[in-house]
Amino acid sequence: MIELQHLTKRYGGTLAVDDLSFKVEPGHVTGFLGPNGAGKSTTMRLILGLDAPTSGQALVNGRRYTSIAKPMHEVGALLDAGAVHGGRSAYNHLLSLARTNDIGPTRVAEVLDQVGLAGVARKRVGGFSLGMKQRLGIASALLGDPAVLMFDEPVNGLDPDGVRWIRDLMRSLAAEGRTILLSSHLMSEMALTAERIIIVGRGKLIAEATVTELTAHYPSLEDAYMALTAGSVQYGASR
Ligand SMILES: Nc1ncnc2c1ncn2[C@@H]1O[C@H](COP(=O)(O)OP(=O)(O)OP(=O)(O)O)[C@@H](O)[C@H]1O
Repeated sequence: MIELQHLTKRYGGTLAVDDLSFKVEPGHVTGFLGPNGAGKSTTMRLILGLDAPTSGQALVNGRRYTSIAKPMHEVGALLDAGAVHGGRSAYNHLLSLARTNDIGPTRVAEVLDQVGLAGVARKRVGGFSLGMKQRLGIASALLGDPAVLMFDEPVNGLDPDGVRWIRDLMRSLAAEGRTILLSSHLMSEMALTAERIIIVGRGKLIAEATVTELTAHYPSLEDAYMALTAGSVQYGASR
């Protein structure tokens, strides 16, 4: 489970995350939606301890990320698929991550197989397409077999086959009882993948509801999103 308690992050004059409180429960996919600059990536970075909150806190299974002894075994994340060393093979990239987390090479082979990269495991990551890098990022997130997983726009760059694969993977990981927080701008895809939705705008919580609840009041998830975020779309403005 992920729990945010009055989480706030200010960068100079920009309030990227503004007093955000919500829980992400296990057992279903929770979609994390919001216009560009709404604070989704910053929230995920704060949950992962990659940045420190200005105030409030983010807890993973009741603890701050920085106090978890073996973080890869509790929470996995794909934030930026491009953030890999291009000169390494997919296998070596994962193996080096595994070694620093007491994970054996058998698990590396398993996750490569799970994400469909077993056939290119020895190829340099620098030659990978964006979709292949997304798959590698997902493999990294899965490496420690964590109960909590976060994915920031994992569908980016994937072909239709890959999009469906992500949908099935997210749903099966949730069905195993894991906590899944998934951000995406593709509303039709989100409607097929997620059961619960959290919408943020300008760093604040706008809505927290099930897809069923949202689509009972609006013709589609996209319509619900458009109506709820009208007024929250802004590009680079200080606030
Ligand atoms: N390191 C940083 N320094 C300064 N400002 C930042 C930093 N990181 C994020 N911001 C600002 O915080 C706000 C929230 O950005 P964030 O990337 O979290 O939004 P997002 O919802 O993930 O957007 P997108 O959908 O475009 O990925 C933006 O105004 C952004 O410019």
